[in-house]
Parts: sequence; C-alpha cells; structure tokens
Amino acid sequence: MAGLTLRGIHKAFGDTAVLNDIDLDIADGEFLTLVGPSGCGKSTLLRIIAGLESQDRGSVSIGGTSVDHLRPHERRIAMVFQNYALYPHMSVFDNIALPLTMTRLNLFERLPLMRQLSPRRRRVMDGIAREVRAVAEQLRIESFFHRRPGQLSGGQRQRVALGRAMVRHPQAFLMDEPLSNLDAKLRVHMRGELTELHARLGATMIYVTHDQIEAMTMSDRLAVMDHGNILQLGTPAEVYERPATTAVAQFIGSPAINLFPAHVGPGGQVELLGRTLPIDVRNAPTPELTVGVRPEAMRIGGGPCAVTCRFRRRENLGSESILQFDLAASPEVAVLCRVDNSIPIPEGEVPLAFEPRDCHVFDNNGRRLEVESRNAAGRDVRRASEAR
Ligand SMILES: Nc1ncnc2c1ncn2[C@@H]1O[C@H](COP(=O)(O)OP(=O)(O)OP(=O)(O)O)[C@@H](O)[C@H]1O
Repeated sequence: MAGLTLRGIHKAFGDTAVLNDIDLDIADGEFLTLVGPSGCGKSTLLRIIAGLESQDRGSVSIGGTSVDHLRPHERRIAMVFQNYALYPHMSVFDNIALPLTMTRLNLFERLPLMRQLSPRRRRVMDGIAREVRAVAEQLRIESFFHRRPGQLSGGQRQRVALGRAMVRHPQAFLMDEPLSNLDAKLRVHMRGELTELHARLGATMIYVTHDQIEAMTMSDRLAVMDHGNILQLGTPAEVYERPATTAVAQFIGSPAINLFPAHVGPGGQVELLGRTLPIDVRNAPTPELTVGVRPEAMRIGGGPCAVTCRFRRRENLGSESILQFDLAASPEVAVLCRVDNSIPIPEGEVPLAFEPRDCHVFDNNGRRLEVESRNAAGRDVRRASEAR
C-alpha cells in the first residue's frame, strides 16, 4: 500500500472549472472520504487519481512517485464503482480472476480451446485460483463462485467487485459511491464490512460519497468539498464539532444544523433575534453573523439562550423524534430539535433553549469564528480567535 499526494490539481470542462487547485495528502493506510453535494467534483478528482481523466494542471504522486505519465492500469490502483462494473456473462470466479488472467496469460492462452491443451496455462490458472480463493474467503463469497452476477444480491455483487479489486493487491483502493445502489439495511451492513476490511488490509482507501453518515462512520478523515474546492479536511469529530464554514456545518450532521441570522450587539456580544447571548464577538470581521446550533443541542424550555418557535410536526424515529418548528419571528425559517420520545409533544409557541458553548458562530462570509462564550455561571468556556 502507499500514500498519495495531490498538488494543485485543476480541471475544467469547457469554460467551467470543476476542480480548483486541489492539494491533498493521503497517508499510507488511511481511509479518506471525499464528501460533498452532487456536482462538487468528487468523482472527477477520483477519476484523475485513477488516470481515467487527465488534469489540466497539477500532479498526482503515489508512494512518492509521480504517476502523471502512467496509464490507469500502470498506476496499480483499483477502482470500485457503484454499478459494480462486473461482466454479466462471466461467473463470479472469472470476474474476480479477470485482472490476473489478463496480465498472466497471453492472448493465445486465453482462448477457450487452450484450456486443456496448454500445461503452462493450467499451472498459471492453479496459482490464480489459489489467490482468488484467498480473497473470496475474506469476503465470504466462495459459495457462489459459479453463479453469474445477475444471480446475486446487490451486496454480494459489491463484494465480488471488491474481490476483483483486492486480487490485484493495489497500492490504493478508490471507491466511487460503492454502496449507493444498495437498500438502506444492506448499506449499514456493508459500511461495517468495509470498515473491517480496511482495518484488516491496512489499505489506503479513497472513498467518494454524498452520504454524510457513510463519511462520518467509516473515515479516518473527511475532505468536505463544494464547487471544486476542499472546504475542510479533518477527522469526522473535528468537522462535526468545529465546522469551518456554514456550508460544512450544513452538510455534516443529520438532521442538518439550524442557522439563525445574528449580529454583533452594542456590547460586542452576539445578538440573536432580540436576545443578547454571552458570546464575545468583538473581533468579528463583519457585523452580520450567522449562528448555528445543532438539533441535538436544542431542548424545549426557556433559558438565557433561546428562540421562540411554533410547533409544526414530528418525525418519529423510534426511540427519538425530530421535531420541526417554525421560528415565531420568521415562520419561513425551520428549526429542528432532536428529542427523546418520552418528551410530550409541545403545542403552540414554545421556547427552544441551547447553551452558548453549543453555538457555532460564522461571519458574513460563512467562515467560522472561534468565539469566547460564557456559561450560565458566567465562566469562560471558549477562547476567541479566528479559526482559519
Ligand atoms: N465529461 C464531462 N464533461 C463535462 N462536464 C463534466 C464531465 N464530467 C463531469 N462534469 C461536470 O463536472 C462537475 C463535477 O462532476 P463530478 O461527477 O465530479 O461531481 P460529483 O461531486 O462526483 O457529483 P455526484 O455526487 O452527483 O456524483 C459536474 O458539474 C459535472 O456535470
């Protein structure tokens, strides 16, 4: 396995730039996820790493060596796609063995007629069969070696596609939304399997998804992308706890973060919908602010930090519910609150409270401010300085 380095990767289709000078270092054995909304450039970046697309500028290195001049199959990286890309007329065994038969048998030896006649072919195929079996055991797919892809479930097909990637012992795995064709239950199962596989193989994996739950649960680090830029690179916890921009805050976290318009009050504190919050923003670069509070940080009830809302509807998730409210002052602003199901459904106008330390403050350009806030007892709970 190997680490990867991307430097200044730029790509445009016609006049439209889809990747803007991307720099990224992926450590050997790391599980890095490219996550972001549809069309932000994730797949294009992956295809450039694989050599399936060429960049306009910049370079890709694998294991410290530039691969810009190499064709896809020479880069020794394996790509797994959402549509599996299996050959429907071939058995599972033949699909997995294909990368090995293509490189180890010559054209003549690949002819069906030669199966019995060439002793060298038999020897090579015995070796290939051993390797295919070893990979299949890891993925628990030996029992359907003789089936065709059409006779498998989506999860089984995805495992076959993984097997075909693994058998090549690539320097890195590139995965483009590999679970997106599976139903919800199978996705959860395969998430676990992929995480275990990564731990077992110690493989470098670059994974593309627009599903932020996959990104949060599987990755060592996330690169959150938007409009061809990496907005933030960090561990799932860092990105969730300290989103660098409003766009990252909105994309990471489910249900999505609540965003409220606010500004710097006369005393240099956050003023939100007529209330002064004990959060020092004297150093904010713009007077207009946005305050984000995650639905799980809001509770029904009053307090020094609260917004008045009107109950709209409840989404029951089993043990807990997402309650949707309209902001009383601006009914077009939806406010979400994640609560335990033991809490009675509120009626009419209710206050929703939160702690100052749970507020994410952003300037007018959507950039995070590291702020100083005081808790109810008046103690400082955060230091001030700009995050980026
Ligand atoms: N071959 C192409 N020709 C022209 N435009 C393209 C081509 N491939 C991709 N694009 C455009 O480049 C942008 C980025 O596409 P890309 O597939 O990388 O996005 P993505 O983040 O992977 O999206 P999704 O999550 O929907 O797969 C999109 O606007 C897309 O329409």
